[in-house]
Amino acid sequence: MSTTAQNWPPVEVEPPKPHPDAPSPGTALEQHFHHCFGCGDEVESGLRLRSTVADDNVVVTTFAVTKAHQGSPGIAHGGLLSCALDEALGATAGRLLQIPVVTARLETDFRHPVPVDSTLYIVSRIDGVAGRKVYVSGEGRIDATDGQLAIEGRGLFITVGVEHFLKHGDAEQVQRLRERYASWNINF
Ligand SMILES: CCCCCCCC/C=C\CCCCCCCC(=O)SCCNC(=O)CCNC(=O)[C@H](O)C(C)(C)COP(=O)(O)OP(=O)(O)OC[C@H]1O[C@@H](n2cnc3c(N)ncnc32)[C@H](O)[C@@H]1OP(=O)(O)O
Repeated sequence: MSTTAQNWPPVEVEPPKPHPDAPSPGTALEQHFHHCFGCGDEVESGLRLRSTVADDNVVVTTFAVTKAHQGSPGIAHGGLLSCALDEALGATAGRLLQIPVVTARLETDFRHPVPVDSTLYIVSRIDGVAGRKVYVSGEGRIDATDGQLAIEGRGLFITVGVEHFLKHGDAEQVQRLRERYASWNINF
């Protein structure tokens, strides 16, 4: 079957330059926001994804799939798998480059069902950068990073400044959060 990834990245890109202070291999990434549906521990029904930096500027994100995530009996819902991919790819871009990013485009190929009680391992990498555009891809495998391939995806993430979150989000929460990212020295 032909894949949709033939023209990826779709524009000329430069290789990513991970930030000198980016977390080193072996580092477990903190939740980027405690109320995030993807990674936050304050969200009762959240996915509670966990990400760790691996060698070669790769990030491994795990999603423990439970009955709460079913779309059909015993099988994970595709939308939630895409959500996990969104978080995994976004975390890879944001944390390795140390820039705030938002998803502009996300594409998922579902290759194999993901059963309840399995853990999806999403391995993500930055494929290139073109100005504010960061192209990231990843693949999700069942129960191990070399397990059965279940999903593949690609995302376009756009670098934004704090004004994006202030304009569109909850300014009070943003002000609290920006203190945590003050060392990123973007335009905070
Ligand atoms: C104080 C707070 C700090 C927080 C820091 C946290 C750091 C933690 C680090 C990391 C963890 C991250 C984990 C996140 C995981 C979850 C991520 C999500 O789910 S994000 C929510 C969903 N996404 C949105 O809500 C975006 C909605 N869209 C927008 O707001 C705008 O459309 C935006 C910002 C994406 C672009 O708008 P424009 O006005 O700024 O820029 P324009 O010119 O339109 O686009 C820029 C370039 O991108 C292309 N572009 C934009 N959208 C595109 C698309 N859909 N397809 C293809 N190209 C697109 C355009 O053609 C343009 O390209 P050309 O520069 O001209 O070459």
